[in-house]
Amino acid sequence: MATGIEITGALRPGYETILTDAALAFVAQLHHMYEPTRRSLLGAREQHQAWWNAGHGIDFAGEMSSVRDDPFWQVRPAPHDLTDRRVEITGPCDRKMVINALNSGAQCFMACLEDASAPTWDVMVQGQVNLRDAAAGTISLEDKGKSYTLNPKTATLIARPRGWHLDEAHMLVDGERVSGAIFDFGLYVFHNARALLARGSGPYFYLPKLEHYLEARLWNNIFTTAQSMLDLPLGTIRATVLIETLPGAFMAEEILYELRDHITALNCGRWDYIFSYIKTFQADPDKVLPDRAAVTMTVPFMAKYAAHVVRTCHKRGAHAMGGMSAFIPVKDDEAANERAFAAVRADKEREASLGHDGTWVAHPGLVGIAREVFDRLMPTPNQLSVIPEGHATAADLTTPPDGPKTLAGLTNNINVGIGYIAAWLRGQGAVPLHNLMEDAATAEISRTQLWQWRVSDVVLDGGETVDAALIDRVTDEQLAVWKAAVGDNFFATGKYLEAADVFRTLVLADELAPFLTLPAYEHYFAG
Ligand SMILES: CC(=O)SCCNC(=O)CCNC(=O)[C@H](O)C(C)(C)COP(=O)(O)OP(=O)(O)OC[C@H]1O[C@@H](n2cnc3c(N)ncnc32)[C@H](O)[C@@H]1OP(=O)(O)O
Ligand SMILES: O=CC(=O)O
Repeated sequence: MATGIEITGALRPGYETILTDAALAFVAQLHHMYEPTRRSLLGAREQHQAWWNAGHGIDFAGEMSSVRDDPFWQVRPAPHDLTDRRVEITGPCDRKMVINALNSGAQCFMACLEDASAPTWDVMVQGQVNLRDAAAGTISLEDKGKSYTLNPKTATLIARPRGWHLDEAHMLVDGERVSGAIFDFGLYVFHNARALLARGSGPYFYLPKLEHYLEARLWNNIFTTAQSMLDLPLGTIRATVLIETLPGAFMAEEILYELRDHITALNCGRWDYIFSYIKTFQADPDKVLPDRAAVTMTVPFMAKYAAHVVRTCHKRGAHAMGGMSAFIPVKDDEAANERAFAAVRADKEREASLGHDGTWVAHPGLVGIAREVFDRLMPTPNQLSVIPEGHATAADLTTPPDGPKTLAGLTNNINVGIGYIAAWLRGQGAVPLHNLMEDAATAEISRTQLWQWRVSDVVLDGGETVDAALIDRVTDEQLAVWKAAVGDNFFATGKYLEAADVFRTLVLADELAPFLTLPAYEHYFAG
């Protein structure tokens, strides 16, 4: 191993094929070049939040108006296997799910090392092993008497590395942790770029949680450096950026501009977007959102966001991907399953009609529904020529909707928050809860919403004031609900008490933690 590089995580069989000296040196080089910029951009996030907390509004960046007003620039056209992306399935990098997703019939598979994965060392490195075998086209598995191999035609592979905020605690360079994003990106591109190109595809990425065009510039510089180190032509790496933060929505066009040699699309990451809205307006009692279930894609500020993303993308020749309905197939209840399918179908019809070029599904059982909708409403490979009317204004993107604030909503936030964080602490980053897909982004909505309701002294529709006593009481009740649901034995080993502690601490904290995964990672996974 090169001087200065240290791996503190366990080295299990197969990990040595990913954590090679050359791959680690590649990651370390990116770390040396770009870690100071990452740190400074994370510092800038804190400054921006302090500015909004002081009562200043959020708006489009004045210094970038020339980029937005210049009608001539376009992004580089998409490669052939990212031209028609009508259905994309997402999922964690678990070996079986990677094979199932690639075989699902979707055009693309977003393999998630981020919010659908709990970032334990083993999940992250085993995920790289699985993705390396997927990129090579050789991945297979024997599981519970069933053989899993790839079909002749598979989905295009796109990897989602962690966001800028997370470290990888188990790789140190000169005693300093590397960024989770650089670790995930660096290992994936180093091991797979050539294999993917040889199979007619390429190294493709989904980039999460960007808050500023300078964060996009950082990714662009990393791509340029990686291509030059790997002797790949400019534009080989292709990115889709999730517009899933409120600040990111205000900079969508600048993000496209910064990444114009590498970007092919933006995506509406609705769940993180709601979380980011709450976080941005954490100190504004006039921007308190109603129950999580009432913040749908049809409320005005969400509808405007989706139209803004489609308009911005198509103006610049980029695809505009839709997002994830949280409904998943319901086993053993035909009527509930039909309702879930109808909700997904309606969501996809809204997206296709708005001008999106494709969409996300969370489960192979939903690929057919999404494809039927897009085949019907989008007969061409994409609809880049559809440009929704009207610019979004700052007011369009920030005016909160009316809606109920209920004890049932508060209770659901606590129940789901505990259930999700318990699964995350057990190493699972996406789970079905009450027939909905839950991942880190949806859990973030639950805990930030309660924090904001508490500090804003929200009075619920039934007359209860949201305070620490109410949150404590309902947390205890929901622990009992979980105990009854999973049984004493699993309750004792399944991390429910630890999850309730994480959730309660975050909701009752004086200051809003920027991400629940930061303290939880330090406490449970970093050692
Ligand atoms: C806000 C955001 O960031 S959204 C994007 C991030 N979130 C995600 O990617 C969530 C993706 N979805 C999932 O992880 C899963 O569908 C879950 C956790 C919600 C439900 O998973 P399960 O309980 O295993 O579902 P279920 O039992 O119905 O699975 C049936 C089969 O489909 C497979 N499957 C389910 N979801 C997926 C998926 N997304 N990709 C590939 N295969 C899948 C299962 O592995 C299982 O395979 P098998 O029959 O060979 O054993
Ligand atoms: O990452 C996607 C989201 O909806 O959040």
